[in-house]
Amino acid sequence: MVVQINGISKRFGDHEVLKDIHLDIPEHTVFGFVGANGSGKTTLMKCILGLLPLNAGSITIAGEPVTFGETKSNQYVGYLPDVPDFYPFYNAIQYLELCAVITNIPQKERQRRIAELLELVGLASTTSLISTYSRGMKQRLGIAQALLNRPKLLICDEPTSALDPAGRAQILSILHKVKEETTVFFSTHIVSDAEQICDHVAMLHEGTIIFQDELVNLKHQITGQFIFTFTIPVAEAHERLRHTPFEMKIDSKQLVVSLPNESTQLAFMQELTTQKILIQSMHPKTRLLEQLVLEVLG
Ligand SMILES: Nc1ncnc2c1ncn2[C@@H]1O[C@H](COP(=O)(O)OP(=O)(O)OP(=O)(O)O)[C@@H](O)[C@H]1O
Repeated sequence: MVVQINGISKRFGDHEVLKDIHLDIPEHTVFGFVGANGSGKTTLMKCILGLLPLNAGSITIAGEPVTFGETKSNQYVGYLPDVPDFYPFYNAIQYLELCAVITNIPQKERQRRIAELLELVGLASTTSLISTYSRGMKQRLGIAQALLNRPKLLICDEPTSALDPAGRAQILSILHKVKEETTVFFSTHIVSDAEQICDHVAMLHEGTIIFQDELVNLKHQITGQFIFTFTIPVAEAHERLRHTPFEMKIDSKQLVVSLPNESTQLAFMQELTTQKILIQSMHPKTRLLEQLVLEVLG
């Protein structure tokens, strides 16, 4: 595990923002930390960075304990704040060179590392000043900056929330790519963003983690719902099966059929054979993470 969070609590006065949080973040994964605005996501990230003292519990990063203040564990961490701030009168290369000097990246490595990072974030051919950048470009430069030192953990605070759909898609694709070289922990209130790229997801609600698991496990099967496409148009198949007892409906050119147990599944297959309807594809319907969140929150 790159990050181990063991029972941490954080209060501001009487307000307990984080309550007995446990999280393990495995290496080379994208871990999505989902929660509504004000649920405590930034507070947890600040705790991981040693920027806030804890009221209880402990955190380690790559085995190194996080302490409040100048924590040694930050040598393993790259951080992208929600609104990254740059010197606007530099271009990307000049800015990253400055960062590379400050973070003691050996001179012979600097040029190559900067070039590969600018390539990764899609800014290799941009020579304009940072002051002219869009929000999405600034986020991408922020990711490059955070990765300069080859951190074991990249923390991104709401990296997509201020962006348009194209900008969001670019950031998500970059975060997905960089898990080859690091581990990504990112917060978001946009559940579908987490769903697109995460291996693991945790949801924070009123200071408590209400679920956390691998995304594949969170996408439970909806009992007995199967989605079919056929070699004939779906409306024709639906018409030919109309007299049968099966509960079904057309949804986006597919037939969704309720087959809650093995005997109904077999009976439906037999009916298709009798009707000489050939299956093109068939798969169980899964529920989206968004539905799970709504169910959990009631
Ligand atoms: N330094 C502070 N002093 C007092 N209260 C604070 C402090 N920092 C955060 N809080 C409170 O803690 C709660 C969680 O805030 P936090 O910024 O962690 O939430 P968030 O999930 O990151 O929200 P957002 O998505 O809006 O950034 C809020 O009620 C906030 O007002």
